[in-house]
Amino acid sequence: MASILCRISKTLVNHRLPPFTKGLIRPMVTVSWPFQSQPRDLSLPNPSWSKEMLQHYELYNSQCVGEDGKEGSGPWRRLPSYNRLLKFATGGVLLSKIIQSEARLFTRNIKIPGAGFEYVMFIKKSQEKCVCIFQAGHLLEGPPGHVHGGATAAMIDSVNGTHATYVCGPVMTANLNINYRNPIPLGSTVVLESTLDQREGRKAFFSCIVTSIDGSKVHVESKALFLSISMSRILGG
Ligand SMILES: CCCCCCCCCCCCCCCC(=O)SCCNC(=O)CCNC(=O)[C@H](O)C(C)(C)COP(=O)(O)OP(=O)(O)OC[C@H]1O[C@@H](n2cnc3c(N)ncnc32)[C@H](O)[C@@H]1OP(=O)(O)O
Repeated sequence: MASILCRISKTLVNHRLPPFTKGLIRPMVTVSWPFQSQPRDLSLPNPSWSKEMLQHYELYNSQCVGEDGKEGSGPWRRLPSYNRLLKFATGGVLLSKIIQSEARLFTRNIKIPGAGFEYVMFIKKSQEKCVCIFQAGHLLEGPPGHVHGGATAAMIDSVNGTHATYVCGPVMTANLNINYRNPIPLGSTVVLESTLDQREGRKAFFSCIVTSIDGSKVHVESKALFLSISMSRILGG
């Protein structure tokens, strides 16, 4: 019995324990239990979020509530975000082949809170703007003490891509052109603002500006082209 408990303890030591082990095992480390029946919305505040991140989250979140006091009737809408995008975006019905795979959304696959990409997106109901509040963790280092340009590019592509998907349906990035103006310090919180500039048939042109949280410094400016494609094309490879 003791050896079985010892083996279970070793297996579970990296996870929050399930209720049935209560009182049996004392874990050395406590992090989240990996088996979840519900998808976890990773765009909600967690203890790693800085004061600035929380304040800015509250600023937009409060505008999701309308004058009638109802959630969802304000001018902005918070976009939930999961690490298994396709499963939860479709309610887990359509994409059974992909759901079985190990695939995870790139910007949501660092599990330690605060170590990688912490972000939340809000879209304006009128659809011309999408805003992302992004706190860059220590695992995103490029130049010493600053964020890797590829990590910033991934966030820009994600914000423009989410905005484009919301406006146009399924899309692929065809072109992304980035000007890096000022490095982003690791651990800082920045704001990405995506704007729909133009639509022309299957083409949608977006721009993005990345600024410090108070708007005083421009870190990055970019332009992107997205092309509408059919879902069968994405799934067919
Ligand atoms: C999916 C839903 C799930 C729901 C979930 C919701 C949440 C959503 C969160 C997403 C968050 C992550 C978002 C990441 C988004 C990526 O990172 S996507 C990955 C990176 N992109 C790729 O891998 C794309 C690879 N390229 C391709 O697959 C194909 O080249 C494309 C882009 C689909 C275009 O191919 P095509 O459809 O055959 O288009 P094509 O006929 O070649 O060209 C059409 C027109 O576009 C022009 N064009 C094509 N490419 C270019 C270019 N590079 N530059 C300029 N013009 C171009 C052509 O000249 C042509 O112009 P016209 O002659 O009509 O005037």
